[in-house]
Amino acid sequence: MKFPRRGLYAITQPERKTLAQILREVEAALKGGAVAVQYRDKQPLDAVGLARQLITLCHAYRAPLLINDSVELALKAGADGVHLGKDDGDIADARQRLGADAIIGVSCYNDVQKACAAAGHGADYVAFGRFFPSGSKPLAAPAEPATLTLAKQQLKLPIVAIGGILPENGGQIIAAGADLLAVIGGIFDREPQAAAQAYQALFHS
Ligand SMILES: Cc1ncc(COP(=O)(O)OP(=O)(O)O)c(N)n1
Ligand SMILES: Cc1ncsc1CCOP(=O)(O)O
Ligand SMILES: [Mg+2]
Repeated sequence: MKFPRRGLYAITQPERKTLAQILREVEAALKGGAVAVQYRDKQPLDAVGLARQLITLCHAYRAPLLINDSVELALKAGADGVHLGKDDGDIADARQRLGADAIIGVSCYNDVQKACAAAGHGADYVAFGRFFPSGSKPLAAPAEPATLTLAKQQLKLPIVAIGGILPENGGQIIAAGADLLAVIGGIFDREPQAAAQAYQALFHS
């Protein structure tokens, strides 16, 4: 499955939730229009089991399911791809292990040069952020909207923005150059279907 060119990219918030609750919330986000999902879980109990259920669910909505941090888990679960940050291994190794069709996303923080290098090494999307203070990752370093504008001028890949993005502030991030908004709290701290619809509306206004 290909990574979408535009739209809402939902990232799971599994902390203190049952499996059924996680699946219910992710399905609500998909119903609301999320076009891609990332399974991000820093304290997994049954990561392979949950990842496999998320894949089945996402595919029913024609959305790809990516795994955060772990090529190993992406392989075991049969996910559509992986998201790699600065501590999560290199693109060439992920590509070699996951294959030509896998989606590989790369965190570039506030660094367009890093994004150009990632594109050269075969990344399928690049991600910048955080753009606003994030309750989900309070220590994430700040990034500037101007970085999105520069990246948009220099790169053909989908540009993802992350960090504290809400329906109320997402419009300015799209206007700056983001193709996709990656979101945890703005979806899962709210009613996920209505929240996802509110983000989707930003892409059509
Ligand atoms: C779409 C997207 N963008 C950025 C990140 C952050 O990745 P990373 O810097 O590796 O931080 P953790 O998510 O692993 O805490 C992401 N996960 N997804
Ligand atoms: C994983 C990550 N990387 C930078 S900010 C962030 C968390 C995004 O979550 P939220 O949408 O709740 O701010
Ligand atoms: Mg990571």
